[in-house]
Amino acid sequence: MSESILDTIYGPEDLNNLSIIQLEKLAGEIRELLIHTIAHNGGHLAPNLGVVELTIALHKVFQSPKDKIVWDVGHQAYVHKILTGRRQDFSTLRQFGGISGFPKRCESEHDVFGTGHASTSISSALGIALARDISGDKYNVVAVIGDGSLTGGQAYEALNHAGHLRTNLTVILNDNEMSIAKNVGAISEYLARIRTAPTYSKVKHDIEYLLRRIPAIGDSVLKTAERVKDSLKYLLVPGILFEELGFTYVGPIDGHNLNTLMEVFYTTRSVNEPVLIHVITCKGKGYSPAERNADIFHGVGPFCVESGKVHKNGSTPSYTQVFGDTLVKLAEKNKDIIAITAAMPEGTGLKKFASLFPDRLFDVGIAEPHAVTLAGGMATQGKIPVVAIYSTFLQRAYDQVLHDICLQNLPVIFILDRAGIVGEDGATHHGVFDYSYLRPIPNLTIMSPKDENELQHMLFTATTMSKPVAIRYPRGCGPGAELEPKIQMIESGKSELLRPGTDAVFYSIGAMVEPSRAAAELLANRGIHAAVVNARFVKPLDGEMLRKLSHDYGVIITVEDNVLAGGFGTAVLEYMNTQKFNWVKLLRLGLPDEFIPHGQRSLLLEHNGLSPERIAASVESFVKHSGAKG
Ligand SMILES: Cc1ncc(C[n+]2csc(CCOP(=O)(O)OP(=O)(O)O)c2C)c(N)n1
Ligand SMILES: CC(=O)[C@@H](O)[C@H](O)COP(=O)(O)O
Ligand SMILES: [Mg+2]
Repeated sequence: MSESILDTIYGPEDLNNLSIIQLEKLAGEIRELLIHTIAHNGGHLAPNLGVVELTIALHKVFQSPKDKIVWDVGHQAYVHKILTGRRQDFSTLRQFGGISGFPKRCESEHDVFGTGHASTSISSALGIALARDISGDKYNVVAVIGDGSLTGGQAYEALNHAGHLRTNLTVILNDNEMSIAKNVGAISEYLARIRTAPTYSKVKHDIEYLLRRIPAIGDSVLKTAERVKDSLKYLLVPGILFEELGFTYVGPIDGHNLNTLMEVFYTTRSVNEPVLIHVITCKGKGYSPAERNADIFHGVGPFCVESGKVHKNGSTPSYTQVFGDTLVKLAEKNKDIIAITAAMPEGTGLKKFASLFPDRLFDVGIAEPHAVTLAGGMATQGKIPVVAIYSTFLQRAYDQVLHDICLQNLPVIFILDRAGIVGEDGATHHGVFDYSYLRPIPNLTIMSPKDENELQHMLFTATTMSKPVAIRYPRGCGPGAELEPKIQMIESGKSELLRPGTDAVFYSIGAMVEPSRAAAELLANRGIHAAVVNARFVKPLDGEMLRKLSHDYGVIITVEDNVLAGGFGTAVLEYMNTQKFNWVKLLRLGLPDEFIPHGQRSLLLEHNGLSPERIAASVESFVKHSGAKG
């Protein structure tokens, strides 16, 4: 059997002597590695299968790390990692201690900018290019951005700025017609029109063919013909939007044709002006289940390679599913309920809502700031907008939440899915800051359910409050609570006692209530009897309950899957201070002041002291050392 070419690749320089035939063989081997590794580890299979040739051509023509390549979002950078010295570690993809699923500067000199949130690549690439120019250095800078990420506003801020400057910057638009789902918006429709235009190389070929047939009667005709070609090119150039923004548009070109890709990259890399190369690719290329279902295989869990079947993890409905089902029930009765997503209808559980209420679901593309202010506009007209955005991605719309919604006290409901520790997506995706970034905002109520059943009650309550409300819950399943058939109101700002005790009390929030309850069971076996209270609200705090707990127990433990800085425990600390309850011994358990890496969620929780065993150990030590018990 011929030796694997992939086994000879330790860095991009190992591509230099490979022929087109060998590069094409290499592409096949990389696809095999992607499919089998992601079938085991999970990950972003379809996006990476779509950029195999593009990435090979990039590293064949541009000399990374001297030349800089920035990947937008970076979920499609696995091939880049395989070609830049991480082939041997690729089996550790997204595993604790293994390589990240996104570019990370600390992981490799080839990862010039850390990404994970969309639409930032042109900004950072331009920054690198301008720094280069200021230093008088010479190297190429390339940003690779997808059609979905091009629906994000920051991309236009950067295009606008770059187009104004005459500097060497290459933007590669990786257009596979897909975000996570089918792409939305006018930009996507524009790109669709371009995709059907004759490819640049065909038009160029046709014009040159015509020019060659004109009898050679002196330069004047050829010069005229060249001018015609240029003006014709201008007219035919489908990328007029980008040309008007100051970019030289090249494309559309076949993103799976290595020859074309390398020819265009060699031609454009020495141009000292911003160039946008429009590359057409197929998301999931080379693995038919992913080609057929690029949305399912966008970010996929472990699956069977032969059948393409994704391994299911149980029948317990996830928090996301309970949210989606509950919202449908509420929307059936309340016509004012509107749902808004930022390109994540599937991930936020809104597919069913979209199918039943197509006129009341708005997918704005990867445009979280716009999503929030759009909701504000709707709310001024009596609608009840429910904006479902992952906790980490809502960070992008902070001013909109504060200034456009809460300052005006508009009745918008924020659903922060993927809150807390998310898992294998790692530091760019953990939703561990939202208690801290939302708590300072006046007028905002912040709730977090202890289980799926309480989520449905909280969602219903939020639709009746006529004010800004945020509800946050983690990725995946909760404790698996029975869903009560009758959805009830929850009294605003009120917590609930779940378990009596004598020596201490847990005052815990959201997904940390169940682990606290389990920790209380462990402590009981060690002679420490801890009560458990489900706080329910981060804001407003339940002052009446806290006064009672302070007098009845004196030892309070808060537990949250949020950073301690400015989080839920800090809210309780501030309360104790304001009330001058100086006798209270308060232990705050939560996440440290550092970025949590990627890994299995349960492992990361344990690693950060938030598993029942670790919680129990911390409380046992605290109770003993604080003299609260024997
Ligand atoms: C600010 C932000 N919002 C949402 C996401 C979630 N997300 C990750 S990839 C993606 C779709 C990107 O589409 P595209 O740029 O076309 O890349 P493709 O997967 O098609 O290669 C989305 C919405 C994100 N990473 N960042
Ligand atoms: C790359 C990206 O940001 C999304 O694909 C994200 O990884 C989706 O996360 P979930 O798998 O939790 O929906
Ligand atoms: Mg895409």
